[in-house]
Amino acid sequence: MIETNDPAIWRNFLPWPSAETHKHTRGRLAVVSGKAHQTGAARLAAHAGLRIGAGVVRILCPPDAVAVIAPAVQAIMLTPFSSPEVLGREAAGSDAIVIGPAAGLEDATIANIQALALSGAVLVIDADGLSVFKGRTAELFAVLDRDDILTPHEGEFERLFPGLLAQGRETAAIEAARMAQATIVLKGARTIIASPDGRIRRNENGSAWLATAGTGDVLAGMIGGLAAQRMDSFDSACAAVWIHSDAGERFGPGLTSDDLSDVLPKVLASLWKG
Ligand SMILES: NC(=O)C1=CN([C@@H]2O[C@H](COP(=O)(O)OP(=O)(O)OC[C@H]3O[C@@H](n4cnc5c(N)ncnc54)[C@H](OP(=O)(O)O)[C@@H]3O)[C@@H](O)[C@H]2O)[C@@H](O)CC1
Ligand SMILES: Nc1ncnc2c1ncn2[C@@H]1O[C@H](COP(=O)(O)OP(=O)(O)O)[C@@H](O)[C@H]1O
Repeated sequence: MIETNDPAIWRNFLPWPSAETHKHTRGRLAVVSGKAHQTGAARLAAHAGLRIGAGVVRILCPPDAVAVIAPAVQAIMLTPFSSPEVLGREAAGSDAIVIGPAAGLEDATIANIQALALSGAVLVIDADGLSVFKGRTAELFAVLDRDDILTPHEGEFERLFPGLLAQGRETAAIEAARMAQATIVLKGARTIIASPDGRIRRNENGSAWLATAGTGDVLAGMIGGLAAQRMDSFDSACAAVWIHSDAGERFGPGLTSDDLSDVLPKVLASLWKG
């Protein structure tokens, strides 16, 4: 049975720091950047992951992207990688990893995801990280664990699961989660979140102000940031989707994806206090 994605369901599971917490115990998030001219999406995701509470956030990028990203980040760390093997090594120790935003539709993206899957971290796969598996979903499903999270919009969903949306968004999301054996976040005005164990929630606080480039990248970073703090993957996805919508609605007219993370403190404070 589908539930409304109400904060009452997951609010008590939101991760908050305590006196014993330090940045590494709070949670380590890695975000994989695209090429030098495609780094904005990773920066949006990384900033959102930091804002939602991951203690340490690192962008892993192709070597020639370092000079582009370094002047554009402060609290976010930066590590270059030159091959999937190096990426896998550098990502070891991460609690969660976001890959896909502006990653590129080349085989290298598939090799990078395969390398990251060996890390044991929760994978949040979005955008190109999904589209690149069009016609090759068996290769994607082969590397997924049950705590991994896929975040397709309908276009990306159709590329991975052709024809399934004809059954309706809810049935399609449940079936996709069963096939992938991972959490599916089917984005839209009313985002559906489906778990491989059959749980399904519909988000009802959607904000049309979110219909602007890069908001999906922010959402992927938020989900990764909560998962890095060891919140259950399905609850991380549900909480991030609701918080993302609330942030969009609070900002309102004129919202761009760059603004969203700066609204998060207000939304988080409302969930923390009362
Ligand atoms: N700051 C940055 O650097 C940003 C970088 N970004 C990065 O740029 C790259 C390319 O991004 P993109 O937008 O061209 O790819 P994508 O979304 O697959 O659209 C392709 C086609 O899919 C469809 N389609 C799209 N949405 C749909 C929907 N909701 N529901 C249904 N269909 C939908 C639509 O097809 P149409 O309807 O036009 O036939 C559309 O023309 C990618 O790597 C991304 O991560 C972006 O994240 C933005 C911020
Ligand atoms: N009309 C709308 N109403 C509510 N939410 C929307 C609407 N349009 C887009 N969104 C939300 O905005 C985000 C867009 O993500 P996505 O399509 O991946 O964009 P991008 O690839 O540019 O980051 C999703 O979280 C989606 O649910």
